[in-house]
Amino acid sequence: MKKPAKPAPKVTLESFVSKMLPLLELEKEAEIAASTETIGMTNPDVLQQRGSALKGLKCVGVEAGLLGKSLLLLQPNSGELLPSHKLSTHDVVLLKPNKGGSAAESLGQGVVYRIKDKSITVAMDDVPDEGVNSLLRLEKVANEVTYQRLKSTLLDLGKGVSRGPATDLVPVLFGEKPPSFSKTHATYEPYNTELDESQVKAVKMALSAQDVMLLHGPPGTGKTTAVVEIILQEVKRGLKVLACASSNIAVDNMVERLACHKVKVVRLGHPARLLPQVLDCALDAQVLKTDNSSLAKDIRKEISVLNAKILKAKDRKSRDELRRELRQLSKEERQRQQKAVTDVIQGASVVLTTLTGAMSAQLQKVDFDVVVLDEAAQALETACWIAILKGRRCLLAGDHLQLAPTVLSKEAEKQGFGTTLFERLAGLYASQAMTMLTVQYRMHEHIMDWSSHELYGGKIQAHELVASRKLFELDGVKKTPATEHTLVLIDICGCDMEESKDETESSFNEGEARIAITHAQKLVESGVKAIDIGIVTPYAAQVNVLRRMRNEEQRLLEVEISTIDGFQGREKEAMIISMVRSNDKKEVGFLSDKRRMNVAVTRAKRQCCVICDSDTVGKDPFLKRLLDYFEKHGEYCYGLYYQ
Ligand SMILES: Nc1ncnc2c1ncn2[C@@H]1O[C@H](COP(=O)(O)OP(=O)(O)OP(=O)(O)O)[C@@H](O)[C@H]1O
Repeated sequence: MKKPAKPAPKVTLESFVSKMLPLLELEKEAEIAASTETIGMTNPDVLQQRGSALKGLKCVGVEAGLLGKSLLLLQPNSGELLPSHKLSTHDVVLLKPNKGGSAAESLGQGVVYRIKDKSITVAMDDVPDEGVNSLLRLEKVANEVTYQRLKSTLLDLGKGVSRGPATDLVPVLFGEKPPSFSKTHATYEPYNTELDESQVKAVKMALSAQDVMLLHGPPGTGKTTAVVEIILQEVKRGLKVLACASSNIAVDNMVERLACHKVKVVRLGHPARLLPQVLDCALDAQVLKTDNSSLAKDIRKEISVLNAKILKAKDRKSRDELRRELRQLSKEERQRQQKAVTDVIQGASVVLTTLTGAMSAQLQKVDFDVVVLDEAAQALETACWIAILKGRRCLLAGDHLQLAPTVLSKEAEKQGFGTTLFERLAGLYASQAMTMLTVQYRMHEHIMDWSSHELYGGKIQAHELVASRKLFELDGVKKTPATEHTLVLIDICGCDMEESKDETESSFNEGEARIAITHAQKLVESGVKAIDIGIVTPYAAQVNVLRRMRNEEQRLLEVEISTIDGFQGREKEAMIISMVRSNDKKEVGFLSDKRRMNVAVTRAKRQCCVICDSDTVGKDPFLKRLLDYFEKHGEYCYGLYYQ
């Protein structure tokens, strides 16, 4: 078996903190440079070209938002598609009048709630009093709070952790003390009786871990399923759990699966960022139901009455008197609110939030028995510490053989800012504290086998329910040349379809994009639903080309198109991968990153179609093996005749 990770160089707590503090600054600068906070230096047109602003929008509707928020639906005034941009859901944005330079005063701040081709929805606390009826623009802002939180976590860690719940855990995580497991083998009565052997082993190991345990979950192996069982078992033992992930969607995924059990779950976070189905578990929703919260509401009514009285009061003495009363009431209102929040959090068995959310004031004085980090191999190590310092034990679940977190600063990346705690610990403790899930529930075995042998030492097996599922066995799908094969390789070598570069130096390949769209059309004609098809590519410019072509075809509008990085964690019945690179120099760029191709191929459940120039791509030994595998086990088609 290949080594699961490169042996990590010895990292001490001191060396980690002193190395990461300056790298954090570099990353923050890179994010600010990429956003609009270089106010006065960058005009809105340049920002739009860079993808961090959207101009010429009109507000076409306001929906009553979640938990008191307002959702503003914005569309291009032109009625056309949104121009290509780099905004994504959960980004913090400023709403500004369309006219005026970068320094134009904002109408308010919001969070991107939903993005479609022709509209963007922003959640705000209130609809701005003025200006929303004129033309508007949105500007992305760097999330300063995140950096402040990361920095203060590093400083806390640097001060030493002689007190606090994680005192005994920290030395283990820096390799000063080995991880330990209780001798008595954990026995437990499962909530989920369907767990496979490797999942059961992982649950037992987690329950007997005294400090840290790593759960290695290759694609589709039911990592979150095992994590949820572990959380439920810990709660049954009377322990309090903090469960985090770096993305909101992964946190909500855990909330959803826990909510159907009788456990007290509370989800922290901005309501605009939560899935509607988990809103009942949201802190705000639960606080509103408490007695203290209704008392606070009554007090707010009294405050309004007092404010009105102050305005009408004739003499200074009575005004002062009323103000004193007002101060007293405001204090009481605050205390009641805080008490309501504290009560909900104290009463919960499982608190769930994103990693940065774990640093919120609401959790400042709360300790946990266990901290569970899902998607841990996609989180910055610094971010993991935010949560870890709050608990006595930790469980990290992830897969360091899929993509690591994105680091914007090239220099910070080079110096190791993106190395994850999961990867570092896998290097330290693979044989002592890590277990791998080995049954996968997503892919046909031909799709899985390449990944299993190339990255996981051939240890993964496809569950019998999925091992031989074909695309044409789906309801309503006919067996045609397009649907009959599990693996398809469409080769554009010699087809005169060279790659090009856009103004941001991102690569695209119109010829490949046309073939990808043609294959999607053939699938739809054979009865595959557009929503069951995904197209991924490593390059943002190719995403734009593909989306433009897709939008010309009504039947394909629901085909999802994304970068590979943006599709991690997702799955589709049929996936099409456009590799783009086709050049005389045989350059493959970041295609050669094994982890990226691993993610791309393993999104597919029943069919994986790769489109590439075998002459360029095949120069890389790793990619050559991938092409050989597809040729041997799948259908080879020549691009020129693929129409
Ligand atoms: N023991 C099991 N028996 C049957 N189905 C299972 C089992 N474990 C997981 N699954 C199914 O496999 C799918 C993937 O599970 P889950 O979401 O837990 O995986 P994951 O490893 O977290 O996914 P990802 O690869 O996206 O990280 C789900 O549909 C889940 O219901």
